[in-house]
Amino acid sequence: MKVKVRILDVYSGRYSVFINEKEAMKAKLHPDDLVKLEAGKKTVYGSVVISSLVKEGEIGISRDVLQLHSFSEGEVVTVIPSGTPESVRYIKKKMNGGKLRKVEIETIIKDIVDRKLRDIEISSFVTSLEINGLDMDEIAALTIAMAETGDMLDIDRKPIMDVHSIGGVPGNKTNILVVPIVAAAGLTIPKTSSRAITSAAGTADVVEVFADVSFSLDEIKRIVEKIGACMVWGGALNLAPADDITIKSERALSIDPTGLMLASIMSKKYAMGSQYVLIDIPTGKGVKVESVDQARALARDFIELGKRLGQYVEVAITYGGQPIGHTVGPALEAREALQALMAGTGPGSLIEKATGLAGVLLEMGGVAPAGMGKKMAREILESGKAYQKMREIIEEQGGNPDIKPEDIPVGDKTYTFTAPTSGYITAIDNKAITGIARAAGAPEDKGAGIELYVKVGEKVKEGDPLFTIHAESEARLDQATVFARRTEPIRIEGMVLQRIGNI
Ligand SMILES: O=P(O)(O)OC[C@H]1O[C@H](OP(=O)(O)O)[C@H](O)[C@@H]1O
Ligand SMILES: Nc1ncnc2[nH]cnc12
Repeated sequence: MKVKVRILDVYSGRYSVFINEKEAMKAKLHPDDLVKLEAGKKTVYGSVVISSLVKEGEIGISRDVLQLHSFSEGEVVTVIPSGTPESVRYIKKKMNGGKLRKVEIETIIKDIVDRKLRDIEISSFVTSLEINGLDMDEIAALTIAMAETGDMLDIDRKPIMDVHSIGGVPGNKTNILVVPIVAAAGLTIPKTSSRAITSAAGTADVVEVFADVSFSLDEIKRIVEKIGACMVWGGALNLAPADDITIKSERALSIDPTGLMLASIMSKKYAMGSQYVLIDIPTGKGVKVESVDQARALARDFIELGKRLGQYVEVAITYGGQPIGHTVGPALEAREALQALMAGTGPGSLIEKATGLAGVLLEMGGVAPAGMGKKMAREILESGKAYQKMREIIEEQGGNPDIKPEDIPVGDKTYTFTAPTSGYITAIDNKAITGIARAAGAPEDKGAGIELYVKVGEKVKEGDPLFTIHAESEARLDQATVFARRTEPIRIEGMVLQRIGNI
């Protein structure tokens, strides 16, 4: 059928096209059917929404579609019902535990990028990877397919360094210190981050508190060629675009299947032209990798994948047994990171990890002698040079370089939990801390999160404050408080863990 385009001010987070009920009945189209729109050389896929927002003879195009394709009001398009894409068969093959061939992986990724696969099928693909995994041939094919379906960045500087955490540990604002330290030493580090996947704040969510994180490739090239660094959201770019589409399903399910994580991280690094990549694998209870043996196996996979892509990869296995620093949630973490950069010091868990990772990069990039990287990183941090570089990054990314930690607003609805008994802190439950911060509204509500007053091993007296929940609304605060009561995120020796009666 031929219809006229009507641009709709609708943003649904999906690739939707709106069709009037009568028109849909005539064309035998049903809600969520996949259709192909053809106009000249343009071919776009979308899922049907039946709506009275459009009249017969019209098709409504949402803002989601307009972000990637241009349509003008009144333009005539042909709407063709589209059958089940071939790639669905390959997804089922993976569901049944089969090994995917390179061409099958390429078809799945192309269909994801072309929006031929809808959220429901993409979630099934992600779930099948969580359950059945991928071997190294499949991971390499997935990585290259993800990179080659998008743009590539070509920065006129060498060497290009990069750092990426597999995430999972609450409060991981570490790379916000690592990037300016490394750039202050004269190395080039165009850092892309994802938003939160399983945590309450991804690095992109935190940086966005004091600067823009969405830029075009040309803008990134200009920023990086000028100051040697950036800290941007990978999803705003057309770099490995399938990545950010699959991340949506991962976030909804709070899972990060290992093979997809490897491909997702490394496809972005490949597309950014990074030559020396440091991967941080936080390891400990309640994070993505719980044991050092598992971390070593994952490290070998990252290194092998790097070799296949022509990149030199090193891996740092880091302590992830409890939150990093004292804050969790975008605005609270932004405050803590900025404070540490300004003061050149801060919580041990943050400073040790940041200078340790930066030190490895300084050695990999050849600006620090072997074994001296961490010392050099600490000197750069303490001298204020990292803070100066951070100011440049904030300014180039459209933020206020003079911003102070106390200028950053945090959620003003608060509730503080106190120690029910005296004793030593024996454990802090990462998953519970993340769950509370997410229940409080993080990462979408920037001011939501947790301020932690204690770390494992510290001694508390009955009634001492343990942590404060921050939220931007009373409803969210209540949700988070209920969640915190149920999960008891902080354990103190001698504490009664559960009381069970009347069984
Ligand atoms: O912790 P979760 O949300 O699972 O993983 C996502 C986080 O991990 C990575 O960290 P970085 O950008 O290397 O600092 C991602 O980019 C993102 O910030
Ligand atoms: N970009 C990314 N994609 C998938 N998993 C990740 N874990 C950390 N960063 C990630």
